[in-house]
Amino acid sequence: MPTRLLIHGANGRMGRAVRRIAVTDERFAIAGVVSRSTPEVRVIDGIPFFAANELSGVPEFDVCIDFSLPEAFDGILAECAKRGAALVSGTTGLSDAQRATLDAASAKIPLIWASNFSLGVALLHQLVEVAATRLPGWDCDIVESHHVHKKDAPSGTALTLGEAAKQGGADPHYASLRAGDIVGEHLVQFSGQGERIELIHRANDRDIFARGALHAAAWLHGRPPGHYRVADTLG
Ligand SMILES: NC(=O)C1=CN([C@@H]2O[C@H](COP(=O)(O)OP(=O)(O)OC[C@H]3O[C@@H](n4cnc5c(N)ncnc54)[C@H](OP(=O)(O)O)[C@@H]3O)[C@@H](O)[C@H]2O)C=CC1
Ligand SMILES: O=C(O)C1=N[C@H](C(=O)O)C[C@H](O)C1
Repeated sequence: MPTRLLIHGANGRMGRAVRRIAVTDERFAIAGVVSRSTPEVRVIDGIPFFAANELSGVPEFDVCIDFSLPEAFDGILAECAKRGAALVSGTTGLSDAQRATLDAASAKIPLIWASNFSLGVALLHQLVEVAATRLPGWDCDIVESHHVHKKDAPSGTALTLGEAAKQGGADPHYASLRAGDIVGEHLVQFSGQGERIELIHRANDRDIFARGALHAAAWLHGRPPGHYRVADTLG
């Protein structure tokens, strides 16, 4: 049986990418999609559309993929917890209180929250921690560049890379650029006396995040409650 999927934030840049890929992926059947606003036609290509205030009317689903905004996050987390459905969320800019609620929900449902679902950034975390560990006393700066529509800064990925740097003993500083249609770039720079290391990831296409989230959703379906990480899904 395919995994019944709910897509939350479905009309956004990421939501549209997830929808486009999921409709041709045999692992999934799209149970419905949710956005802040809905189109006049409520069923498109057999997929029912719901507004954010209609969550209780959404059909049964196994896993929700959420790429929305912090103000939409509490509602979808509560709905998943109420129904015992799994949650894959890539929404960034969450508050500490929201992160704590997410942790608490993992006692009831399986969930994965990640600031970045790309394979390359999963590896970059490890490289950053190694560099920070091996380069004590070097300056660590994280520069992130994104499209002009991005609301949160520093990006979720920059903050997560910063956590990896802190694990290695560095004290990272952050800078953010918002320009044009940049999908997402993260530079982690270690500067010593007379030398510098630059670790950089460039996302050219949002599909890398969408595919990563769909992989996480397929992996998460049927797991016991818990707060899993992207690394767990990679074997
Ligand atoms: N973890 C990862 O790998 C990645 C994470 N992201 C993150 O994903 C999030 C979404 O990014 P992006 O798609 O570019 O953003 P968009 O602004 O394009 O999309 C946001 C979506 O959220 C919906 N939304 C807004 N408010 C509500 C609400 N109150 N209830 C329900 N839905 C709501 C919007 O609906 P409507 O269209 O009706 O306004 C829209 O569909 C951001 O936090 C971004 O940082 C982005 C890329 C990769
Ligand atoms: O908003 C975006 O676009 C992105 N957001 C994520 C973040 O905040 O790190 C991931 C990616 O860089 C794209």
